[in-house]
Formats: sequence, structure tokens, C-alpha cells
Amino acid sequence: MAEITLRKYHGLGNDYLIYDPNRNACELQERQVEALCRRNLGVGADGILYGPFFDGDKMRVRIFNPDGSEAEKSGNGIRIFSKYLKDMGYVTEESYVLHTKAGETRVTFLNEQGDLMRVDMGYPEFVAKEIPVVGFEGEIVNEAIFFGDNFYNATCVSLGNPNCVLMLEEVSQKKAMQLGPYVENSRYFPNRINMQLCQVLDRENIQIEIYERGAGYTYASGTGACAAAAASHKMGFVGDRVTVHMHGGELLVEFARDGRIDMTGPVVYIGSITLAEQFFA
Ligand SMILES: N[C@@H](CCC[C@H](N)C(=O)O)C(=O)O
Repeated sequence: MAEITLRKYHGLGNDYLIYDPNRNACELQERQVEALCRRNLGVGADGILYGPFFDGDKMRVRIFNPDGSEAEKSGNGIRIFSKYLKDMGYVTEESYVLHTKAGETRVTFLNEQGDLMRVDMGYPEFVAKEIPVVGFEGEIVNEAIFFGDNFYNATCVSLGNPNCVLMLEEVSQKKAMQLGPYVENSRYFPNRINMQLCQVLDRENIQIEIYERGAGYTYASGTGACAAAAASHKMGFVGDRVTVHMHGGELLVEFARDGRIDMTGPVVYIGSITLAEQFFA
């Protein structure tokens, strides 16, 4: 079997492996995604970025969760993949467009090394059927919904991928890990959902804890940070510039006049990995 090499990066502790089909002959399958992402028996990661694929002049990446499911979008994933594209010489411009299952995203490098980026995350979508959420009509903003043990004030929002933001007086990792599986797998969400517990600190700062679809508890999430900021913005709790504090660090989320969202944050390169020949055997 030909040698398989991957690179590993993280965005605020949200770690991803990059599997480049242009450098590896073996096609990536669901079973291999799971095996690679396993923390103790594999390389360990919150997901895999599979690409770049080229359709004419379009550059595309596929985003996989550790359970092998495919996600439409990932905010940290987009920044991480952009840093990879720059490191490997695929992208030389200061600003370029990357395609994911959720459509196109413009990324702007803010420094020479390409480890700080601004990403145009598009418009948040609150309408139930677009997220999707079943059993509700119209927008779901601050609705009392029962999950696991209680009613929670929930706002559902798509950033290309589905998110459910629960507003709380105080958030904790323990609460996210306890409640996450109930929300992720609730009957209201036919495609499952990413959950954010959100505490408003003041008009410019929110604190969130995250439980991701297909991944579980993570240190940070780009789409999760934008979803929580969008929910807080929609309810008038914050202004147009919000710092989102997470276990792994901070992201800046900014709202344009028309509601469009920009996310700014860093990426760190961890290293490259050559798999043992028998790893997929
Ligand atoms: N970590 C991500 C989100 C990854 C995808 C998510 N688990 C999903 O299934 O939608 C981010 O930084 O946005």
C-alpha cells in the first residue's frame, strides 16, 4: 500500500486532520474517518478536512465529523483548510473563495504567515424548515423547548449547518456534556444538530460551551460561535461586534448592516503524520 500522509492543525483547540486526495492515492471512506479521528487508537481529531478537489476553477473541501458523517460547513475547518492551502502553495492571493457543501465562502488572510483569517460566514437563517427543524413554523427564536430534563430557551439557526443555541444564566462544560446528546438527537432535528450553551457577559462578550453533532464536546467551534452570536444579536443582547469566549479561546464575530457575518480567528499548525502501513488493514 502507498504511503499515506496527513497534516494536523487546530483552531482554538478544535483540531482537524487534512487528507489531501492530490497527495494520497487511497480514497477516504467513512470507516477510515472514524479510525483516524479516534483519540486513543487513531491519530485523534474533531474532524477531517478532505480536499482540495477542483471543479474547473472552483476549489472544494469536504468536511467530516469523527463519527464519519459529513457536515455542510465548519468555521474553524474553513480557517484551518485555508492555512493548509496557503502552506502548500495552492493559494497565493490575500483573499480567495472556498466551496463547501453549504456553498461558497470568501476567506481573507490578515497576515503574511496566513495564520489569522477573516471568513465571510454569510447570513444566519432562523426559519425552521431551512435549518431543518420539524414541528415548528417560521423562525425559532427564544422558544421554550423541552430537552432531556427541562425546558430551555432555544434559538435555532443555520450557518450552513444546523445549530441550537440555549440561553443560560451560567454555562459549563459539565452541563454541555450532559445535555448535548439530548439536543443533538432530539426528534425536532431530522439531521441532528450542533448545540451551544450561551451566557451573555455584556453587549460585546458572550461565553459559550459547545456540543457538536457527530463529534461531542469540543473546545471551540466557528459556526457555533457565529450561531450563538447571531442568536444573541437577534434578541438584542449584543451589538454588532461580539467576542465569543470558548474553552479553547476567542473568536471575533461582526455583523454588517444587512446582517451578514464575518468571523476572525487564528490557526495553528501541529505537524504532519505518516500512517503505519497496516493502519487501515
Ligand atoms: N467545528 C466546527 C463545526 C463542524 C461541523 C459540525 N460538527 C456539524 O456537524 O455541523 C466549526 O468550527 O464550525
